[in-house]
Amino acid sequence: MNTTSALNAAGAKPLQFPIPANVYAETVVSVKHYTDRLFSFRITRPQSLRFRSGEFVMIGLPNAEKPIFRAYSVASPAWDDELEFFSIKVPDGPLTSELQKIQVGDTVIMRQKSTGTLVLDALTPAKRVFMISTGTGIAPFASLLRDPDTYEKFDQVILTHTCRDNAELTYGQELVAALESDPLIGELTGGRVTLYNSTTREDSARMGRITALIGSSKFYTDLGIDKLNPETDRIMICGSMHMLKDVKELAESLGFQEGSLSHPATFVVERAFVG
Ligand SMILES: Cc1cc2nc3c(=O)[nH]c(=O)nc-3n(C[C@H](O)[C@H](O)[C@H](O)COP(=O)(O)OP(=O)(O)OC[C@H]3O[C@@H](n4cnc5c(N)ncnc54)[C@H](O)[C@@H]3O)c2cc1C
Repeated sequence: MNTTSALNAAGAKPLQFPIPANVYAETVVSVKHYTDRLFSFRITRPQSLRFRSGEFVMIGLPNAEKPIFRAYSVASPAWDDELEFFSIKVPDGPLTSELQKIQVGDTVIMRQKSTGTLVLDALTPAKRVFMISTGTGIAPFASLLRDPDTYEKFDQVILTHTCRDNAELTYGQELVAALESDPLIGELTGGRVTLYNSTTREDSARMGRITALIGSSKFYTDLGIDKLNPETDRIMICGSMHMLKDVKELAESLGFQEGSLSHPATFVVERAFVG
């Protein structure tokens, strides 16, 4: 059985815990902190891991006999050699109170199965896809935005990201800004991706919940686009329960139908966290 070293609570003495069976042990390659609530990190990718862009995996730390695992959307695309994650820091969170301290060279453990509903195969093809996110709910879209299949299936991608503060929008802004210079998918994405940001607490150029912005039609006038229409559009939703409920109701009122792998349709939903 493999073992790995982890720091004890005081961060002093390395402790040895066995890596549970059927779990990948991967190495942290980079860590970037955005705010006191958000950070991203990349780890090595197990050679045998196969996943669809937009899916989530269960990750944990080798810091206990029975480690805690939590669901995490993979933020990198399915073709990437590494795995990227975009994470919350919950001060007393069983996982993230420790996960937020990881450094390059540390070990992150991961269950071997991926799953999730935010996958291209659960949608029928269309002209535009709207990816609606709040907070860390942007993570599965960070994966899909870098997947060539997204651009095979849709002509235009409109990503909305709403957070409390401006600084929390940085991850998504950097992601979209980097798309066009990406050597692998830059040519595909040129002029086809629109980012629409708003904040709910801090003053910014655009404030408000996405449902309010769509409901008042400000969303459409800001972007100069036609209204959501199930004939031409698909919707993918990931965020807080409150946001999911509101956007789902809005989508259904416009005639969109929830899709799945067995019955692809016109919208898909996944929560970004429980609670
Ligand atoms: C399908 C799915 C995918 C997920 N993907 C991600 C992801 O990509 N990135 C990520 O950071 N988390 C993600 N989560 C949440 C994640 O599983 C954990 O809840 C989170 O890492 C906190 O773990 P914890 O043990 O520290 O605290 P927990 O005990 O899990 O959570 C404590 C409380 O913190 C709040 N909280 C938890 N996660 C978040 C969050 N992401 N944003 C805002 N508030 C939160 C909730 O109020 C929760 O009750 C996902 C959850 C699900 C169900």
